[in-house]
Amino acid sequence: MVGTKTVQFDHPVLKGKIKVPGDKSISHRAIMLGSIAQGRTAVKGFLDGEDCLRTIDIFKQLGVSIERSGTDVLIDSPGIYNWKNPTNDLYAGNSGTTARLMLGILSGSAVTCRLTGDESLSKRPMKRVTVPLQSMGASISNGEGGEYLPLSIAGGAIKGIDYNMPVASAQVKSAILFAGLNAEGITVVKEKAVSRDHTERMFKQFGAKIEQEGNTVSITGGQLLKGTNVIVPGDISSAAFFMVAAAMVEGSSVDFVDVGLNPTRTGIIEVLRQMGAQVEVIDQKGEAGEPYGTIRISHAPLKGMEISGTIIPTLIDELPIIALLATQAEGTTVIKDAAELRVKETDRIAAVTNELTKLGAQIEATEDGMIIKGPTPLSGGNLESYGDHRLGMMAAIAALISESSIQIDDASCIAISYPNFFDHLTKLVTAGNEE
Ligand SMILES: O=C(O)C1=C[C@@H](OP(=O)(O)O)[C@@H](O)[C@H](O)C1
Ligand SMILES: C=C(OP(=O)(O)O)C(=O)O
Repeated sequence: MVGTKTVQFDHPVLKGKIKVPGDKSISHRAIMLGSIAQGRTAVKGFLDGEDCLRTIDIFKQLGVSIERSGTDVLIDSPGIYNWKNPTNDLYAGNSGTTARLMLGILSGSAVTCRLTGDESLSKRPMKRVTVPLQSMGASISNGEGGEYLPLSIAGGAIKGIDYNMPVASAQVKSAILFAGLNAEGITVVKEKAVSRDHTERMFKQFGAKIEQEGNTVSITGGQLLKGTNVIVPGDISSAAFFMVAAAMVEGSSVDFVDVGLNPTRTGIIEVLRQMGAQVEVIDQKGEAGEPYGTIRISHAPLKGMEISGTIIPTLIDELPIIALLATQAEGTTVIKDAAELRVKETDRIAAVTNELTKLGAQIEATEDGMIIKGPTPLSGGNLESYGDHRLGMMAAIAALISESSIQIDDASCIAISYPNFFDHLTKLVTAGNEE
């Protein structure tokens, strides 16, 4: 039985500055590329969240030496073609990024193995990656068409592909690019809308040649990578919870230090601006690899808006917390083109609608999004996390504006992406009380 966490505040205000933990997407990729490359890779600012720890465990089983000391990681790899066959299943836990990117990586390796996941991950669609990978010649099967984990992979010779992606997904794009790196010939991937480009940027950091033009990315196979140093900026998807809190709670103003500002991830900042919150970019650096900097978000009256189209992939993981924000905005917020939310750790359209409805929000689920009318006062009550870290954090942030306490059924899942979330929440509220 998982414990219930009660979150309660008395007229809170959020003040001060925080450095949120390392970016989850970039942390996964640093371990993956450091393990594919030959030699030593040093990672700083690694996210020690559960999902990224699963990625480390997997490469250790493949014979890569990985030493972690807090957020510093040292990888010494013999290179992808010298990995060994694991003796046990490779377990991706709750992490969709681990599972899908590993399918691409393993396809072009010389390893034979089986990839498994937890109950939630075992229900998430894998055909979006197994279909293009199989057409590159990859041997991936489970006897049931390759839709779900567990999946068996026999790595070997694969060939390049020219692929038009049916869904906007950085995981699909990255799985194909990772396979393309070790395939014969050229691999071309075309996206409908540009999704996060961390894989492309980090390939370049490891010395690979990769071309990006508009929505098309191409890579020539057979390139050997060499270990390098990687600095992981703060995760804007984690910062988003406190950005929304600062925007919603009267009197609040918070500085987010060294947070990732890659334009394929900053949809949340655009939405906060358009809804009326005060957004100031204090400094910006690191353009070559991953841009990052300090952003100040302060409260101001909020208004509803439509969020749809090409901005969606740039804020896909922020939509649960944006839905909470919309309950406090004047007018209607319409979220569309976000059907992908239905195949995350849980069906986030159904889950967000159920939980915010329990608090008295005026929210309606649509096939590909949500319609929210505001502003509405929110009561307290018992909320479910569905084992989904983003739902758990949304529930905790709701407690900042709810009339009474909120009980979260299972808040431990928050450690998937933000292990010290409650410490940071307490820190910002305490700084607000002291002013
Ligand atoms: O590539 C990545 O690191 C991610 C891509 C997104 O998933 P999709 O590719 O399924 O959109 C996102 O939701 C996930 O949290 C991380
Ligand atoms: C969807 C997410 O991650 P993943 O797909 O890696 O499980 C997330 O972190 O919100």
